[in-house]
Amino acid sequence: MDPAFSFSQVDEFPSQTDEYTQILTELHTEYCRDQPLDVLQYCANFFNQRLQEQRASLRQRLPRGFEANELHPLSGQHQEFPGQISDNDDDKDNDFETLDDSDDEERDEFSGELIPMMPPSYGRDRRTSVSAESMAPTQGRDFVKTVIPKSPEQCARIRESVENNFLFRNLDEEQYQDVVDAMAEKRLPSKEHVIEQGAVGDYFYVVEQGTLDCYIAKGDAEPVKVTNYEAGGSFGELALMYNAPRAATIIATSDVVLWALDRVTFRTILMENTSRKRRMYETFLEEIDLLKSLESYERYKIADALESVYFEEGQQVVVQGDVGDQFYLIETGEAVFYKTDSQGNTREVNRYGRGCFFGELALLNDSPRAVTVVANSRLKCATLGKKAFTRLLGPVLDILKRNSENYHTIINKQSQ
Ligand SMILES: Nc1ncnc2c1ncn2[C@@H]1O[C@@H]2COP(=O)(O)O[C@H]2[C@H]1O
Repeated sequence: MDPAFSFSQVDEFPSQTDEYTQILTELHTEYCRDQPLDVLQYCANFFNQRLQEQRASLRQRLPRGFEANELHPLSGQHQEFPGQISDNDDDKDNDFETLDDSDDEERDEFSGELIPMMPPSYGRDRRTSVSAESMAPTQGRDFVKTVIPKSPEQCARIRESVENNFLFRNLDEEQYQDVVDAMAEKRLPSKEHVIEQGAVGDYFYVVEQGTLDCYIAKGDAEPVKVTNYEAGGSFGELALMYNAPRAATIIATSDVVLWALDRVTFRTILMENTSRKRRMYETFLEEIDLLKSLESYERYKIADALESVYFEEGQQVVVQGDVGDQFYLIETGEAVFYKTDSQGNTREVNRYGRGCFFGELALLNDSPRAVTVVANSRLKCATLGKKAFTRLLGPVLDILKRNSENYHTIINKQSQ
C-alpha cells in the first residue's frame, strides 16, 4: 500500500468505498456460513475468485472476435470454433418459440468504453482452472423473463424430470418457477443430433424421457463415446457457462422428450450456483488419489452432487451396524475409526485426514456400517448420496472394491 495512504482518504472515493464495503460484507457472510478452519487461505481464495470472475467478466464484454477460448475448463480438449454452426440448426425454428438473444444484446452494448485489459501474459503458462473460467452470471436486473405457457401436466413432468438433478437443488420458489416458465418442450426422434461439437451453445437440456449418447472427437480420430444420459440427466451447460463452442456431440439413442432452457435463463438462475460448486471442490477433488484417473468433466459432475457437512469433535459420523446411505470425503479435520467385535470390545482401527474417504463399504455391498467413525476434531466432509455415488464413481468402483478388500484384511488382522 502507498505509505502516504490513510483511511480518511477513502471518503474521497465514495464509489470505491461502497464496492469495498460490499465485498467485505460478502466475504463476512460467506465466512460465517462456511466457518473455515484456515481463515487466511479462505480469504485469499475468496479474493482470488472474485478477481478471476471480474477478469472473466471483462473479457466477456470484449467485442465479438476477442473472445478468449482459453477460459473454458476443458479448453485443452477443443481449441477451435469450426464454422460456428448452431446446434441442431435445421429444426430450431420449428421446435422452439422465438427467443430474444438478449446475450447478443449484451455484447452489442459494448460501446468502446475503456475496459482494463489483462496483461498479455495473463493466463499463459497457467493450468487452466474452473476458477479462472467461470463467467459473471447475467445480471438479475437485465433479466427479461421468458415465459412459455404450459399446462399443469407439463409442469408436473418438468418437476419430475428435475427433482433429482443437482443443478436444480438450491433454487428458491421464484427461481424454480422462472426456470419452469422458460423451459421449452422438445420431442426428437432417435438418432437426432441434439448438440453438435463445435457449435454455438444456445440451450441447456434436461432429459424427461429416452436415452442419449455423448461423443467427443479429438483431431481426426473417431469420436469416442464418453457418457450417456437417461431421464433426469442434463447436458449442454458448458458452452453457456463459458461462452465456448460445444464440447461434445449428443445424439438421441431413442425417441426423446427434452426440456430446453435458454442461455439467458440458464446463466441468470442456474449458472452461479453450478460454477460456485465446481470451483469450490475443484482443487480438493484433484488432490484425491482415488479420483485422479477421472477426466476433469467427471470431477465436475461429482462436484455438482457434493454437499459439505460439519461434525463437532467427538461427534459420531457413522455408527457400526447402521444402514448407510452416504459416502464421505474428508475435506478438513481428522476422523477416527472404531470397530466393536462380537465380544463387545471396541478398538481403534484407523484414523484418516484430508483427502481420505469412508462410507463406501455399506454402499458397495448393501451391508450395515462396518465401523463407527468419530470426528477427532472439527470435521468437514463432502458427501455423496448412494445413487450419485454409484453413478458418478462408476469408473473407480473397481478401485474402491479392491481397496475395501484390503482394509477388510487390515481390520480382520487387527482384531485377531
Ligand atoms: N467429457 C465431457 N467433456 C465435455 N462435455 C461433456 C463431457 N461429457 C458430457 N459432456 C456434456 O456435453 C455437452 C456438450 O455441450 P456443452 O459443451 O455445452 O456441455 C457439454 C456437457 O454438458
